[in-house]
Amino acid sequence: MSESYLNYELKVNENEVNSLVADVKHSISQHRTDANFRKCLSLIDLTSLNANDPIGKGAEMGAKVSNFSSHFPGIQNVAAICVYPPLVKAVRDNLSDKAVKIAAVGAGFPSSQTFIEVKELECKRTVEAGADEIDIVISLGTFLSGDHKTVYNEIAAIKKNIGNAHLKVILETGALPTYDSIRLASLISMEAGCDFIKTSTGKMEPAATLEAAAIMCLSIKDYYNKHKIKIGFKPAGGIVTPDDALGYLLVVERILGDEWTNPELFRLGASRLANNLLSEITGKVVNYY
Ligand SMILES: O=C[C@H](O)COP(=O)(O)O
Repeated sequence: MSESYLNYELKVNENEVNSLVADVKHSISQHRTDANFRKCLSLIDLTSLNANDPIGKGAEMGAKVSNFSSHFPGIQNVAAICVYPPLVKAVRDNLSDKAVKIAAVGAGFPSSQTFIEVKELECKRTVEAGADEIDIVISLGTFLSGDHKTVYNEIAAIKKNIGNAHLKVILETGALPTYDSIRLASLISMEAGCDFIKTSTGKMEPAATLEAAAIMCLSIKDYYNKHKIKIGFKPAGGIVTPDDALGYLLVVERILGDEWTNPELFRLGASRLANNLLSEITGKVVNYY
């Protein structure tokens, strides 16, 4: 295992994080613009991760995303659809907008409590079914017990196993007890070769927070300064209102800059946000997604 992630400052400057978050919260109201709401919509991973989602839900999501531009001309569509693995094929079969990616959760989502062989097989099969991106959760119990090597090795093995598909690694920051542990999990995930780091599964409280976002973005910045490789950021879980979305947009803009605020490098994982943004943009109540 490469131990190169240890060559970073591992201690988080808590005052820096807390004051940045306080400042962002204070300034959200000044950024409630049509352009920002449209940008947030275009960054969404439109998500449905219910245990009772039928295959037909995947078909419905694919069709709705494909028909979006005829209902909302001039508005940029969401970035991706995110579902459980069995729905991927139905999304693929019904998605005609090729600019929209298909993401699926994998590797024993949301607990990650299964064997590495099972995780690898699930991710591989999901890519074969048509997924462009796989969202996995770190082995939380393993991480918290201090076995960072196994966490790193699992991420590296899964990345190797999914070919050209992008790998998003969920830290489940609500289960991580300190700012420093969020930073360490971020650095391990990036050093292991992931393409994005993601805050939360949406299945645990607390889900995404602006503090976790700031710590993760500062870690992405440090990783970039070291390797000149841009890793993406995806807050997810509990992002519901346009103001919630703006908070994350502002954190990314302030720490990583405008060059990160595009779908290649920034996503908002959300099951309930899209209609609220569409309502702001159109000025009427929208119940499309
Ligand atoms: O990965 C995305 C999350 O599961 C979405 O969480 P949410 O349902 O709270 O928006």
